[in-house]
Amino acid sequence: MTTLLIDAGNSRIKIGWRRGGAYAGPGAPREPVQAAFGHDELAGALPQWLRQAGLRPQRAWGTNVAGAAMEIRLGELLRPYGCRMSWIRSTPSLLGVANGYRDPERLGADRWLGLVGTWNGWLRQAGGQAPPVHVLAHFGTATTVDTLDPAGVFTGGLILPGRDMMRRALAAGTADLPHADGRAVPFPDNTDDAIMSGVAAAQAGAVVRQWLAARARYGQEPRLVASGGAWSAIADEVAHLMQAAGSTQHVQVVDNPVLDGLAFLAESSPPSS
Ligand SMILES: Nc1ncnc2c1ncn2[C@@H]1O[C@H](COP(=O)(O)OP(=O)(O)O)[C@@H](O)[C@H]1O
Ligand SMILES: CC(C)(COP(=O)(O)O)[C@@H](O)C(=O)NCCC(=O)O
Ligand SMILES: [K+]
Repeated sequence: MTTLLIDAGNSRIKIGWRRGGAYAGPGAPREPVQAAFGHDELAGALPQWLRQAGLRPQRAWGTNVAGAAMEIRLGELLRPYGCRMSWIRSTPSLLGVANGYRDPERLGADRWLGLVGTWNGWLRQAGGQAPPVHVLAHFGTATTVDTLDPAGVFTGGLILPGRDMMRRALAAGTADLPHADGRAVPFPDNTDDAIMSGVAAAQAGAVVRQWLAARARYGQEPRLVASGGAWSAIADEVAHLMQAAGSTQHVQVVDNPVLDGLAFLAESSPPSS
């Protein structure tokens, strides 16, 4: 039996899957690849991809932060397979993670399952070591930077416009700024580089701010985990700032912690549920 895992974000729908029985690979119990579809191409591209991949999903678990209509659309696209769908919302606790949000159900479900995936993925690979503090940065449509304490409690996080949204906002909100296509450099000497450097600095600065705050609060060097479609464009800037902040580690890049969280959830649920 094929179980689909769906991370419906504001730019793209990311899809992973697991097959029946135990998956013996490292980390999360899912196949280690994902597909990604833009909202506009979904209706044509998803059925085509399922056909080509030879997948006939009978079960699906998903998070959705792209509006209620997206759940209806995906439900209709998967109905021909007789696929039963569960949309996961944020809760006060799940698979060892506790939700410290004032109103736990208001936390974006993608952020929540990303924390669940990161925590359980770490436990599975840690071989009995004490858990570190995790700072989880997701670079999607929006950027989020969330902290998980050594007991698995989500203690809060940032939301800021993502890289492309920041760049678009400058073009839309001014008379003379273009939709920039420059490079992030230390001392930009032209408009396009000035914008891209400013945006990269804001993105990386948010990450390092949370990493420093978590280090001060817990007295240990947090493990920084990064994901999301816009990550590669910000990676160098984050690496530079982390080094300047005294970090001795490499950023841990994770393909999709949300799909990982959904995979752990599917694994832990009885087949009939
Ligand atoms: N092929 C692509 N299609 C769309 N966005 C892409 C692509 N490659 C990189 N990106 C970047 O990734 C961001 C979307 O990342 P993603 O993690 O899918 O976001 P979300 O979860 O919000 O849908 C876009 O804002 C863009 O900056
Ligand atoms: C912050 C988000 C917009 C991120 O979505 P994304 O950029 O991944 O599409 C999403 O998690 C969301 O709508 N959250 C609800 C509010 C909150 O988490 O507090
Ligand atoms: K997302």
